Amino acid sequence: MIFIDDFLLLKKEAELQRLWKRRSYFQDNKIFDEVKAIINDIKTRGLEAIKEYSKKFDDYDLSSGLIASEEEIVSQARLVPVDVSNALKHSAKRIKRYHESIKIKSFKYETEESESGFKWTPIENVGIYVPGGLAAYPSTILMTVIVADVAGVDNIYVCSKPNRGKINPYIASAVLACNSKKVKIVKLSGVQAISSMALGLGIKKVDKIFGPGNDYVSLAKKYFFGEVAIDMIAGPSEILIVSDGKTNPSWIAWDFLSQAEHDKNAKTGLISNEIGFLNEVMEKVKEYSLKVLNKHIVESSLQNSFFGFAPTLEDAISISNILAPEHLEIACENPDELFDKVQNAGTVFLGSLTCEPFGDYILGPSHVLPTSGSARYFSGINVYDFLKRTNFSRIKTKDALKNLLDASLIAEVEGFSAHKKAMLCRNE
Ligand SMILES: NC(=O)c1ccc[n+]([C@@H]2O[C@H](COP(=O)([O-])OP(=O)(O)OC[C@H]3O[C@@H](n4cnc5c(N)ncnc54)[C@H](O)[C@@H]3O)[C@@H](O)[C@H]2O)c1
Ligand SMILES: N[C@H](CO)Cc1c[nH]c[nH+]1
Ligand SMILES: [Zn+2]
Repeated sequence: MIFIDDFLLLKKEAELQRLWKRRSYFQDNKIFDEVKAIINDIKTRGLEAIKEYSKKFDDYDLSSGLIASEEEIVSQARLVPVDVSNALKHSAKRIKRYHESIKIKSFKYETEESESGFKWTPIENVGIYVPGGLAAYPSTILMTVIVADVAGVDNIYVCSKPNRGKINPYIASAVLACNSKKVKIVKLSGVQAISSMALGLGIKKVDKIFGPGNDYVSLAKKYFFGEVAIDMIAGPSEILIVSDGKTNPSWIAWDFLSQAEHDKNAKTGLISNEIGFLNEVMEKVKEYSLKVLNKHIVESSLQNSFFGFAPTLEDAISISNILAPEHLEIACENPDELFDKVQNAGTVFLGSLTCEPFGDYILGPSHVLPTSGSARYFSGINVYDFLKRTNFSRIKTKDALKNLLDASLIAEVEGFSAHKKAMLCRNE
């Protein structure tokens, strides 16, 4: 944990990226080479290679099939305590209502000569990666499958790591809570899972791959981008908290640790205009870090954490805009004015009551969010990401068409005589 009371230092982008030990996914690194080697082998040897990698990394030899049967889903879900399955249903209901309330509007624009616009249609086949390495993520099932289902996707393949050949009971229960007829659970994890979805090995080839994952998963998605679409790079979790020092320091310490416990590469930071508060939270984080279940993860990830002083809360937000964190908590008495100044963040939690974990599970918007600074250009997933726009146009009359014929001059300078003729012949 690093304490920074030198504001000028905190303002330096390079210093911030170094503090969070963020790497560019686009530089050639060792893991990407490993990922490419696995993918090349899968491209050459197909399902046989997938089977071998699945055995090697996830101890599953595909003997009970690649896709979980209805019976398996139901029987595994029965192992889940009723209060947990009810909690999953409660979250599912809220997530569904939120996404159903997003209005998807087609668009039409008219001029004297023509009308044009676009309509939205669902992507037909999507693949969703649900992490299963360090933790099982039933909440990620809710935060992706429900959104795809509301958008009207035809086939939703969900890749999830099996345990001794069986799907995780909580994953099964979450799938049932989504109440979607379109889902199939594929018992694959890591690079094998992404390759199977992108190449159509053992399942239909998907059009777009969604979901978070570790570096292997994110780099495999990056590899296939272009052959299929991807949602974003959603890697190790991040939280930046901006506080005016008026929230209970214990609350903030737990929020801080909530993301630190995800992964040893998780990134955490607190910026405040109150030095005393920064110190108090830091002490609490140290104390509580010994109490969390995943102590060994937190111990590593806290090395990527910082406590920084900014003279004003506006300064704190400008630093947040440089970092573009996955999650930003504005734990302040008046968060709205500061929120107006937020430019780059995956999602923002406003006010002291609204801690990040409520967003992970139950508030409504998806928790699949851009990390590693990619919130500068990516957004968290929602129904729009499962749809695509198709443009349309119509020329109203032959008379109207006459006003558009100067376009043939552009075709001429581009050297396209057929383009020119196609337009002109309609006026003959
Ligand atoms: N940004 C978001 O929206 C969001 C949401 C949820 C989780 N997360 C993040 O997702 C990540 C999940 O990571 P995870 O590791 O728990 O699960 P994961 O499912 O992403 O990765 C586990 C798989 O990686 C593969 N793998 C592991 N080591 C390998 C190696 N040496 N070579 C080849 N393949 C290997 C294995 O197949 C393994 O099953 C965490 O960092 C968490 O913070 C992010
Ligand atoms: N905070 C994670 C995204 O970074 C999402 C999650 C799921 N379960 C718990 N947390
Ligand atoms: Zn979380």
